[in-house]
Amino acid sequence: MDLFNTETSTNLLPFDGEVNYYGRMMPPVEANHYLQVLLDTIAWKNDEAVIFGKHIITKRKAAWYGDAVYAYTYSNTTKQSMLWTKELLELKAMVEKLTGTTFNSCLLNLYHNGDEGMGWHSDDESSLGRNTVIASLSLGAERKFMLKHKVNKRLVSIMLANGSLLVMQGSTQTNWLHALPKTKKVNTSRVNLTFRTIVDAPVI
Ligand SMILES: O=C(O)CCC(=O)C(=O)O
Ligand SMILES: [Fe+2]
Repeated sequence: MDLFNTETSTNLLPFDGEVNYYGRMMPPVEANHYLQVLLDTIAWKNDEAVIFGKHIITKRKAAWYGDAVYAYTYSNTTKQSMLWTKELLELKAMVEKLTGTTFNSCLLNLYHNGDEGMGWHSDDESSLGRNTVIASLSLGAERKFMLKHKVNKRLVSIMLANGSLLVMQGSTQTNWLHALPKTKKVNTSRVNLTFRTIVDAPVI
């Protein structure tokens, strides 16, 4: 699966959800270009979370952009979105064309190297609604992405190539967790963009 713009992909999950890997949606030179522009232009900030009552500041950086200045709560903290940049609008248009879905916001994560990752979670905040579609575009270092069934603990993993697109939909967030494990093998940066549709976030 390494075809620019193929419209076909198969479900990676054996049951209880739908995760499609589209492979690379642009050539590596273009992905590298977007990576560099996003590193330079996005208002990256260390992410904050409250986990078991403890306030945590992540090494990973994050930023949230959208159609409006939304207030959005995840990991027990409330964040404010910024308005789309030119490049984010270009990437959103490509992702919307491939998936046939529209999105009103995007959460970006910057992992400087393999020491940074994301723990097991599901993107099941009420502001995303049920059976939401999340389109995840990867730029830069190739990293492993894992899914784990909440009940029977079945594991699924896939390497996310530079410039590739992964789409999670259906009951995936209800039944599966996902994570980006840390790794000693990677010492370069990866930016991940998760395009989402939020349904009830207040506009500030
Ligand atoms: O970096 C990734 O591929 C995963 C990001 C993710 O799960 C999230 O932003 O909710
Ligand atoms: Fe996630």
